[in-house]
Amino acid sequence: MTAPTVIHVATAAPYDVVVGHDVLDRLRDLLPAGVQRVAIISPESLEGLLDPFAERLEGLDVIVLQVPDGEEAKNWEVAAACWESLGEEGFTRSDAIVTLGGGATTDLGGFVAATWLRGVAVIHVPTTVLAMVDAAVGGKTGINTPAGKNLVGSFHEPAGVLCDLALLDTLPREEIVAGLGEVVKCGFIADARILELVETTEPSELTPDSPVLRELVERAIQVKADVVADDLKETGGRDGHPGREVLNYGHTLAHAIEKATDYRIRHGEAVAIGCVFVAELASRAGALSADVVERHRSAFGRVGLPTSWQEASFEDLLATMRVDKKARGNQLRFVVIEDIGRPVVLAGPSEDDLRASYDAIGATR
Ligand SMILES: NC(=O)c1ccc[n+]([C@@H]2O[C@H](COP(=O)([O-])OP(=O)(O)OC[C@H]3O[C@@H](n4cnc5c(N)ncnc54)[C@H](O)[C@@H]3O)[C@@H](O)[C@H]2O)c1
Ligand SMILES: O=C(O)C(=O)C[C@@H](O)[C@H](O)[C@H](O)COP(=O)(O)O
Ligand SMILES: [Zn+2]
Repeated sequence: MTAPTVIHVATAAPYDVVVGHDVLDRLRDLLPAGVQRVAIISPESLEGLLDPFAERLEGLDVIVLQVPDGEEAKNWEVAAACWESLGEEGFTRSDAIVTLGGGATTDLGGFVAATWLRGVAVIHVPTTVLAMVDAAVGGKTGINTPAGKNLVGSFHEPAGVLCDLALLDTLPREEIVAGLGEVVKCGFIADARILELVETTEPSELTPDSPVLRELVERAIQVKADVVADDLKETGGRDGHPGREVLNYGHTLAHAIEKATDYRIRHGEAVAIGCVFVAELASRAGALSADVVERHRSAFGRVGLPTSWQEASFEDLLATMRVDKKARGNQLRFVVIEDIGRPVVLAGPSEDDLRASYDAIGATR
C-alpha cells in the first residue's frame, strides 16, 4: 500500500491532513503534547468503527460521547448534552476531542470543541468522502437552527485531520457519490484536473481502494487547504478572487433546498443542484458560456448526482437564501465562475434571473 500523503494547511495555527489507507496509527502523533483525556464524539450508528481506537489511545482516559446520526446531531440540544458530559468528566483545556464520523459529526464535534472552555483541541477522523475532502478541513464548525443551515457556529481549526480511506469500506455508495459533489465543485472553482479525472473514469471504479478516488480526495483537500490558508475567516480574497467564499460555490441554493426538504436530501446532492443553478445564473448574467453550464450537468450527472430539482416554490427558497452568510443586508451575493477556475462574486442578481435559473434546473435534460 502507498505511503500516506500529508497535506499541510498553512494557516496561522498550521496543521496536517494525513491521507492514506490504514493510517489510524497516526492518531497519536496528531494529538497535542500533554493530552491526558480524550472524548470521542461519534454517532451511535458508527459504534462498530470505535474498536481500533482503544488500542491507539492506550494510556489515556477515553470517553465516548454518542450523538445522533447525521444532521440530527447538528442542533443546540445535542451540543448542550456534550457540554454536560464534558463538565461531568471535568474536561480541561489540556484534554482533546476526537470526532469520528461524517461532516455532520465533525461540524457538531468541532463546535463543541470550539465552545467548551472557549476552545479545546480537536482532531477530526472523517469517515465519509465528503467529510474528508471538505467538512473536516478548514475549521468551520456549526449547528442548524429553525431558520436554516449552519446559522450558529465558529471558526475553530483542528490540531490535525486523519483521513483513513479504509474507513470508507462500509460507506454506502450513495454517500460516496454525495461526497463527490464537493469534489466536482472543487474542479469547477479551482482544479480542472479533477473534472478530467471524473470525466475519464468509470464512476463505478471510484471505490475506496481506487487510486483515482484517492487522487480526487487529495486534490480536493489541497484546493481547500490553499483557500483557507489565504482567507481563513472568509473576510475576502485578493485581486478579485472571492477568498474563502469560493468554497461556498453552489451552496446558497443548496442550503435552502436542504432546509426545504427537512435535511432529507444529502448535502453533496444539494450542492450539485446548487452548482448547476449558479452556472445558469452566471450564464444569464453574461459571465459564463453555455458549454461550461452544460459541463456542470454532465460532470455532476456522470458521478450519479442530481442536476435538476423543483420540489419547493421559488418564493420559499428565496426567503431562505436571504439569510445566507454571503448576503449583505437585502442584497444576495453568489459565487459564480467566468470559466473553469475563474471564480468571482456576483452581487445583487435580478429576481428575474434568479427565477429563470431556478426554472432552468427544473427541466431534466
Ligand atoms: N464545516 C465545513 O466546512 C463543511 C463542509 C462541507 C459539509 N459540511 C457539513 O457536512 C455535513 C454533511 O456531511 P456528510 O455528507 O459526511 O453527512 P453525514 O455526516 O450526515 O454522514 C452521512 C451518513 O453516512 C453515515 N456514515 C458515515 N461514515 C460512515 C461509514 N464509514 N460507514 C457507514 N456509514 C457511514 C452516517 O452515519 C450518515 O448516516 C452537512 O451537515 C454539511 O453542512 C461542513
Ligand atoms: O469551508 C467553507 O468555507 C465552505 O463553504 C465549504 C462548504 O462546502 C460547507 O458546506 C460549509 O459548511 C458551508 O459553509 P456556510 O458558511 O455556508 O455555512
Ligand atoms: Zn458544502
